[in-house]
Formats: sequence, structure tokens, C-alpha cells
Amino acid sequence: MQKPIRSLAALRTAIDQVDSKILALLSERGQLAHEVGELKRADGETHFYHPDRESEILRRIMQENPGPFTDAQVASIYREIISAGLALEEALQVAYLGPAGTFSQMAAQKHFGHSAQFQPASSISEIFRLVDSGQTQFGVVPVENSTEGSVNLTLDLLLDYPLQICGEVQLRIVHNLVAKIPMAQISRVYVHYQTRAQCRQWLAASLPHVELVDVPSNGVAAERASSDPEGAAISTTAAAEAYALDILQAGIEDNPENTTRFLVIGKIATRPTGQDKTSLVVAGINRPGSLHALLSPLADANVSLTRIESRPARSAVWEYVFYLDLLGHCQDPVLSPVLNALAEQASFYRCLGSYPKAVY
Ligand SMILES: C=C(O[C@@H]1C=C(C(=O)O)C=C[C@H]1O)C(=O)O
Repeated sequence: MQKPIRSLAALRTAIDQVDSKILALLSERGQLAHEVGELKRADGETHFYHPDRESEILRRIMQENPGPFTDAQVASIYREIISAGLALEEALQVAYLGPAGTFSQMAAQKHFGHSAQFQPASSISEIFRLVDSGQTQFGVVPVENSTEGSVNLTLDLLLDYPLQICGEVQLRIVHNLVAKIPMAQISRVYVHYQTRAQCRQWLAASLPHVELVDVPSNGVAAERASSDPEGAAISTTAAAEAYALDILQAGIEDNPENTTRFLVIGKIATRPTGQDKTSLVVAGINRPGSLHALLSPLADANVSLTRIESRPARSAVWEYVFYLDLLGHCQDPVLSPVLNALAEQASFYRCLGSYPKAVY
């Protein structure tokens, strides 16, 4: 039998009733989270925030999602609910690479929700300084891009500071040509070097004769374009909005899958969730077969190595350290003895942290 077609007024009444139920449930959830906070305080815990528990919640919600919303949509709604509850218990301060409107800010908001307190930093080094000195509890730093590869400065700073990686965020990076003027009037494009590398083919094909001006961030690119009567920028939609620029062409990145991975740095350790990654820095003795010897405990135990990157050791010329990302948590019964074996083989070993894999 066909469902009777409901009138617009009836549908709106039904939506109002659902909204009231959602609101009552949100309040109930907020009250429960508050009680958890009270328990934690009574137990002498200094942190209310538990990224491991949050990623378990988001994964479960995505698994149970009946539609019509996508998994990413329900996850981001739940992220905001958790973030709002958290803000009532503990003000989380998070440093990101500013100014406002950058991908780092979007990554920070994707991970912590909009209710955290965000502090723009002028450089990646400053983010590490802010977290190390306790001025912010967490920082979000870019570590690799699927088109351009590693952010070397982040890798080096991870070794310089005694901080922990406590999360990762993946963000699809969409670049746009933005300006106040039509395409034909553009003589200059303000662009960050990473962005320029990710849009190289598009720039060569679409704007071959314009001057490309290097700027320190995608946000500054938009700012400069807004005060140049012949200028355009490659920037985010948020920065275009902030500086009243039009989007002349959206999605100009050469690789349609262009994604950046960010790390969350802080001083807390996360417990295993069953869906974790561990990041290490190791060095072998400089002789034939030493990398093979270092990695063989991983291969023997069937541990997945998701990334390996080498960087100059900076202690001696032509010596290297290796950054490894593995699947699993350092406290997992399988991984823990493997890491001990690896540490024994290595001339240098440091675990940068175990953390839940990016959820969406
Ligand atoms: C409520 C808790 O604390 C915080 C808030 C959470 C939530 O709103 O679900 C989840 C993890 C923590 O960041 C908890 O640990 O269960």
C-alpha cells in the first residue's frame, strides 16, 4: 500500500517533534558526560579529554549509521556534540598554523570540534613551543601530503621536543582560485609553496603568464589578493569568505584525491582502541644490511609498516634516522615485544606515540 502523502504543515510538525526529542536526548547525554567528569575529578584525574574513547564512539556511530547521512556527516555531528560537552568540563586549547582560514585550522576543528579554543601560531616551530611550554595543551601540525610528501620541519621537530603524538587527522585538500576580479584581469597569483606544488599542472595550463608570488600561508595568500587590484590567490573557501573574494574556480588541485595528514601533539598518552598507529624514530648502525636487520622483527611478527621516511641524522654527515609508522599500539600484546626487539637492534630508538587512527 502506498504511504499517504503528508502535507508540508504535517511534515514540519513532525520535524519539530523530532527536534524536541533530539534536544532532550542531547541534554541527557550532556548530563551523563558531566557525571563522568565528576567521577574523573573524584578519582584525581587531571584530564577529562580522552581521544581514544572519542574515536571508539565515532567508529561505533559510523558502523551503526542507517543513513541517509554519510558516515562522515554523522561523525562530524557527533564530534561537535562531544566537543560541546567537553567545553563545559575542560577548556581545551589547541594551537594550529594560522592565520584563520588555513587547512591546519580546518584539521584542528575536524579533530577537536568547534567548541575547543583555537590559537593561531605563526609557524610550525611555534606550535611545538606553545605545547611544550604548556601554553596550549595540544597542537595540530601537518606531517605529509599525498601529492607533495613529507613536511620535513615537522619530522625534525618531533625529534627535538619531548612531546607525544596523540592523534592524527586526514583532510581532503581542495584548492580554489579566488579573486575580486575576473580571470582575464589577473597579473599576479599569491600562493603558498606547498599549494603551488599541488596545483602545478593547473597553473601551467590555465594561467601560464601570470607572476606567482610566494606567501607563508594560504590565509595570507587571500589577504594579499584582497588588497591587490590585479591580484588573485589560491586559497580555501573559508579564507575567500573572510576576505570577500569570489571563487573563480574551485578544486584546481592536480590530484583529485589530494589529502594532507596532520598530527595532534600533546603531553598525554592514549590507551589502545584496537585501531591504532604507532610512530617511531630509529637509526641503525651504518653498515650493510642494518635497515633490513632493524625491520625484520616487524616482518617476522606480521606488523604492517604504513610509512617509512628517512631524514639526515644531523649528528654526522650521511647518517640517517628513519621515521616509521606501524599499525597497532605499543601496549598491544603483539606489538610490545616486537618494539622491544627493534629497540635492541637500533643504535637509536624513540617512540613518538601510539594513537587512534584517523576515524574519517
Ligand atoms: C565522557 C567522557 O569524557 C570525554 C567526553 C566524551 C563524550 O562526550 O563522549 C568522550 C571522551 C572524553 O573526551 C568519557 O571519558 O567517557
